[in-house]
Amino acid sequence: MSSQATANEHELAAMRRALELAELGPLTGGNPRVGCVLLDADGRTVAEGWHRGAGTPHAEIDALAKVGGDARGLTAVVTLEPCNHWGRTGPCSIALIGAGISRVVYGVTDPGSHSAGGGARLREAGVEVVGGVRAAEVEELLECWLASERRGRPWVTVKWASTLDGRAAAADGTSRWITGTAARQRVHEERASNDAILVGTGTVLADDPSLTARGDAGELLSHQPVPVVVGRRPIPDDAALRRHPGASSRPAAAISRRCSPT
Ligand SMILES: Nc1nc(O)c(N)c(N[C@@H]2O[C@H](COP(=O)(O)O)[C@@H](O)[C@H]2O)n1
Repeated sequence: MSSQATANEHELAAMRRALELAELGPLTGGNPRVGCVLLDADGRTVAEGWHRGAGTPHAEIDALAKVGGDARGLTAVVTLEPCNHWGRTGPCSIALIGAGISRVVYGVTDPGSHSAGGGARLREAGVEVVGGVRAAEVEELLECWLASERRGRPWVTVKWASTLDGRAAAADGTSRWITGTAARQRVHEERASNDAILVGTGTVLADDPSLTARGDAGELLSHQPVPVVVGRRPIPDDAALRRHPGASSRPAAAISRRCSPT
């Protein structure tokens, strides 16, 4: 892989912009947030694109669409190595080759076992490829997705509330709010930026949590994590969890088999 030194000043600036575009994408849904900028031979931006989530066109395809698929002689600057597989959409490597892109500058190598190899395919087709550009910034942006892909498991955030001496409730089991409004709001932002939220049956029975992501005024936020309950004890019919919007749309994933809703 070539180093950052081989990207020119226009490409470095375009990668900065591609990072901004990537940030427009959703944090949830399993796909990475990716941005792409197409440059002409003078380093001027011709088109921009970004990925809007699983099942929608990748950033490169979004940018190519804006030049009508004719990108002869252009450089594609993209935060993630162009994919090389058929997933929910087609391989970006082939689309870039077909559109006539002459150079690809990317940030981080795609770690996916099926999707990797776009850089090599582009080189084989005679496209100049430079990888590793602003890689540290892309690594930071995609920390959760990259870790998940590399480790083969979901990114997990552990959250709990306790007093400084490690207590979660009074000795007799009664509990009061330990955290303030700022911390609680942060929790809801976290819920809204994750695909799933997991608790045990003990928590469901003791606290009757709703597990929804809510705003300051208690309103439901636009993205709701799928609630997952681990355990063998049945979930009461009137549990707040049963009214969770994520549970009603995807009940099989929401509640464990023995506790499935009736
Ligand atoms: N290079 C690139 N640009 C994008 O905009 C992307 N979303 C990706 N994603 C890679 O492709 C996989 C998803 O493929 P489908 O959306 O199912 O076709 C994802 O796991 C990444 O490896 N890459």
